[in-house]
Amino acid sequence: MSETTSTTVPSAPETVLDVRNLAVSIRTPDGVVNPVKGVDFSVRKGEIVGVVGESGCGKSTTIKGVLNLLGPNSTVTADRIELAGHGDIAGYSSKQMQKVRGRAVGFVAQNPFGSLNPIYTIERQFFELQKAHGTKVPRKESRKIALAMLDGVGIVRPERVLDGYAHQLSGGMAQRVVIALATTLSPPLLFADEPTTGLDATVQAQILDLISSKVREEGRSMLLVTHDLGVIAQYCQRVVVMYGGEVVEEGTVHDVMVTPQHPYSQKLIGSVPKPGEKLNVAR
Ligand SMILES: Nc1ncnc2c1ncn2[C@@H]1O[C@H](COP(=O)(O)OP(=O)(O)OP(=O)(O)O)[C@@H](O)[C@H]1O
Repeated sequence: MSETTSTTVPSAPETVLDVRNLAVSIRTPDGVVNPVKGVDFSVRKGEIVGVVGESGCGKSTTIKGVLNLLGPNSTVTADRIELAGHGDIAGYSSKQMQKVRGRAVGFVAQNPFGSLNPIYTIERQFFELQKAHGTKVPRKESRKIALAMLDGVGIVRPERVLDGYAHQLSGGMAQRVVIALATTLSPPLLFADEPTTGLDATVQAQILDLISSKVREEGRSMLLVTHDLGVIAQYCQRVVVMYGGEVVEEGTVHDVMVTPQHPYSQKLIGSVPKPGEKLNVAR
């Protein structure tokens, strides 16, 4: 009897976001600026992809361009923005994008207070989010969901937070609330744009641990914008290096950190002090 042997080739992880030739132009009183010039990148299922680069290189504009969050003075073009479950969202209207944000892509911005509504209680913000996405839950049920979400982001006595307003929260607490809101509808993909800016070092680590564990535990993916290579090394599997509005290098964190190819990546990685290295500190 002849035996047939079959070799199983592991399939490549599913791509949840694939962006090709994304460009942004913004009209300003001084003329048109082009902060993003034909950017390509992708995010696969279950991975955290870091976006790194110096201040002003176009990191935030890139992710806001994908999410259609730039103001009316901006024009976003792309050959395609392929989002799993939606197809090409490049031509989506702002109304269509409202349905994508929250449900398909959660967004955690730099400043949590800019994401929270100052005149609604935190509880109402959970309720409105669910209502906006057609999840018809009674108020009582919505409160139960909100309590569980706040508990899940490590907020003790979540009832008090739910009945209060954003201005009563510390920066770290507000960012926890934003993370809870951003994950309430279980989006498979999260965008986090420097989510720990302005927080002190201990709280920064707590927030990054929290957000990355939420991504890992639930098999989500995340695009994490940061200027901190330590954060990239600790939390990301792949990294996209941006310079002057363009992606100059993309690869695994290991490859880019160990053998950076582009002169800007080499400079960026070379600027990180190594353990034991003598620092030139002025006295
Ligand atoms: N509305 C705007 N009007 C004019 N210029 C803008 C506007 N938005 C962004 N820019 C410019 O686009 C460039 C990219 O900005 P962006 O905020 O995307 O950079 P970034 O890499 O996220 O920087 P940072 O790390 O400081 O947040 C900058 O030069 C910025 O000044």
